[in-house]
Amino acid sequence: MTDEQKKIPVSLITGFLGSGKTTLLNRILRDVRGSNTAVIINEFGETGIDGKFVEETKEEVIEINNGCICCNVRGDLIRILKDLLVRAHKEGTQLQRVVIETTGLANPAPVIQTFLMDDVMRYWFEIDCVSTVVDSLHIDKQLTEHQIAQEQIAFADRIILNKQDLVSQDKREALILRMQQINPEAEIYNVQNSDVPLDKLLHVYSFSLDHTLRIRPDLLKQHHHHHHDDIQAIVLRDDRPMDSKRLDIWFSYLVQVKGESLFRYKGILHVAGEKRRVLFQGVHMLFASNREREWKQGEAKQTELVFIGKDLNEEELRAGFAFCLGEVDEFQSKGA
Ligand SMILES: Nc1nc2c(ncn2[C@@H]2O[C@H](COP(=O)(O)OP(=O)(O)OP(=O)(O)O)[C@@H](O)[C@H]2O)c(=O)[nH]1
Repeated sequence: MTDEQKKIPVSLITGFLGSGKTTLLNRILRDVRGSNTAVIINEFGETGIDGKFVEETKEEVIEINNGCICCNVRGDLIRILKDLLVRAHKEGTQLQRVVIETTGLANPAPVIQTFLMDDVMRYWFEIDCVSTVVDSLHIDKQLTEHQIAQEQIAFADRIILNKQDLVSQDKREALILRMQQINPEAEIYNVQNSDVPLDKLLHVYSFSLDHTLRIRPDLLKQHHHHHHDDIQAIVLRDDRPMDSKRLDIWFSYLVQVKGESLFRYKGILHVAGEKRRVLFQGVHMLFASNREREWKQGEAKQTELVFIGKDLNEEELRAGFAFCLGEVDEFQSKGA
């Protein structure tokens, strides 16, 4: 690297499950179009569903699945970034930016640590901004039940209080105070659909090591591990078409009866008689589905769903899936 060349800026997007990280990533991708940005998405479950929710882009999108970026896949992150550097060098191009979307259960500290402790990473990359997206409707419950939600806010230099449409003005004001209690230094944005002015997030170089070291004085000394509070991810897949009426019955049961324990669920559906892919996703009891693009020629039509939550009843989820495939006529289990 010559003196004139700047380090490659890294934008870290974090925030609890379903808060609006991918929505923000899509905004950034629309903005940086064609500027040689690499996007790294990390998913909790053994699935590539998140990548399917990212809008089609010419930028490079790399998925790190089946593990949490802050635990066992940190090595993958370093390897991917080194590969990107080598490739850009061979092609005579310059990587302009890296955007990393962590899983909703990741602690940002070890990801930050990766860029500070590995010599090659430190030489080539610089953290530009750590943005934490917050689901204004669910954050109180998340903060009470998950230490990780607290950590994500504490490490931010930008807190994006998203989903303002779902809360009252009083609640908005209370949330700002709550955020300031956890992290008095971050800038806070009240938005809907993660619509933050991007000049507040990109090229701002707001990441402060001093701030981070105040929260985690041992950040540069040791490797951190954390547990995911028994949160599990269950992935279901099948090539056969699903019955749309049965899907309606199953989903309304899941949302109304199981919504509390379902932190996040999403997927692509291959529905009988439907030319298009159907995307569905939800956070607890808020659920949405929409018909997306048509299946491409030669593309394998497949349903793939991921459910992330606590105390999930896998047997019952599998029975519901089998019900929609027409294998069984009942899916509800007694009890939990
Ligand atoms: N009502 C409302 N819904 C929103 C808003 N922003 C995002 N959503 C919806 O919230 C859901 C989750 O958004 P994502 O951007 O996928 O969230 P995420 O943080 O990437 O989720 P995971 O990483 O999968 O946990 C989607 O259905 C979005 O359409 C908002 O401001 N208001």
